[in-house]
Amino acid sequence: GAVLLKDNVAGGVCPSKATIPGKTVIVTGANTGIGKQTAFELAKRGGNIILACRDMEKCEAAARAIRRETLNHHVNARQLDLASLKSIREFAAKINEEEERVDILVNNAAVMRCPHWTTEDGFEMQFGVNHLGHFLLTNLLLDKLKASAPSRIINLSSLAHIAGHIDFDDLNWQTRKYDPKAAYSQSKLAIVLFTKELSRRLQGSGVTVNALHPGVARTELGRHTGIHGSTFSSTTLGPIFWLLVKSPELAAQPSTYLAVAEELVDVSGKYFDGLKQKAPAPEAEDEEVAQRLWAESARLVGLEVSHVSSVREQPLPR
Ligand SMILES: NC(=O)c1ccc[n+]([C@@H]2O[C@H](COP(=O)([O-])OP(=O)(O)OC[C@H]3O[C@@H](n4cnc5c(N)ncnc54)[C@H](O)[C@@H]3O)[C@@H](O)[C@H]2O)c1
Repeated sequence: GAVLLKDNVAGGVCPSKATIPGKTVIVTGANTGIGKQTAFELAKRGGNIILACRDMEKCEAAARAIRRETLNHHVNARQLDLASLKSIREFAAKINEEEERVDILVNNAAVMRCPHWTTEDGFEMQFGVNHLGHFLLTNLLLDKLKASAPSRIINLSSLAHIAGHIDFDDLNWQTRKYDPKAAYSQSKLAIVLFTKELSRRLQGSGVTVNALHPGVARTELGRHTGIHGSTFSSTTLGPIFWLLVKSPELAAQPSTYLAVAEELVDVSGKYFDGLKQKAPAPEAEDEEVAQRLWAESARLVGLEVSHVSSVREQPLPR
């Protein structure tokens, strides 16, 4: 464990100095943690940044802080609750109407190991927010991303995906005994599979999509677990834990790298561990699982996606 964690902080700083003037960036869950730091890094590089968050007060406060520190005034807050298909549709409709372009979409928001909660539409919370929410959001913004090509999508997964399994019989934990840890892993595995399948569908479009484990970082992600909070860190690993986990600043470097690096312009469908490309877990490479998950996800969020360039909306399944 300690060896893994030591490797974790050795991750390093984004090696690319590329700037992104005039490019429009959306970062979900950008009011705290890695998302906020990613928005900050991309604002420093001259982007037009949209912070997409659930809580508008926190979102506005983060946008103000980033504007003040970077002197980039093109940093704005917008409402997006990924636990609501309605909110996702409203957010995407506004972006499609009001923004000329979307060059970089960072699907960063997540909830980890929460109690057995469900989203507004009845999906298990972690699968619903982490995977299905971003699945729908991305699909609704695809035409804009394509029109802005070359453009990029960055999906925040996690090393935890290796413990995941896609249970097609019970994606939403309706019959199994709820296991918050396994549900998080399933959602993070789903994100890698989504990345692979989307990349396949986007071939030749100039839009790339990659998945990423940012490293283990000191953020609010462990709010439901006690891992990053007092219980675990003070009793089990104590100060060592805090030395070996990344600061949010360091953990935002891989997202920044995937968003801006010129050498990655044609790299798509890959899994990164920090700044390095790695092989994900075997189940994440299974094309049949990826295609089946795509079809199931599309059905659950009410999208019929027969072909990448024709996204039709359908009434929600019962
Ligand atoms: N921190 C780590 O050690 C670690 C490790 C591996 C992967 N990750 C991934 O990195 C990403 C960022 O996590 P973080 O560590 O900064 O955690 P964080 O909890 O600080 O940030 C997550 C953000 O997502 C937002 N969010 C949650 N539910 C939402 C919803 N329904 N609608 C909109 N936004 C919502 C939260 O409000 C928060 O701003 C996540 O995808 C996480 O899974 C983090």
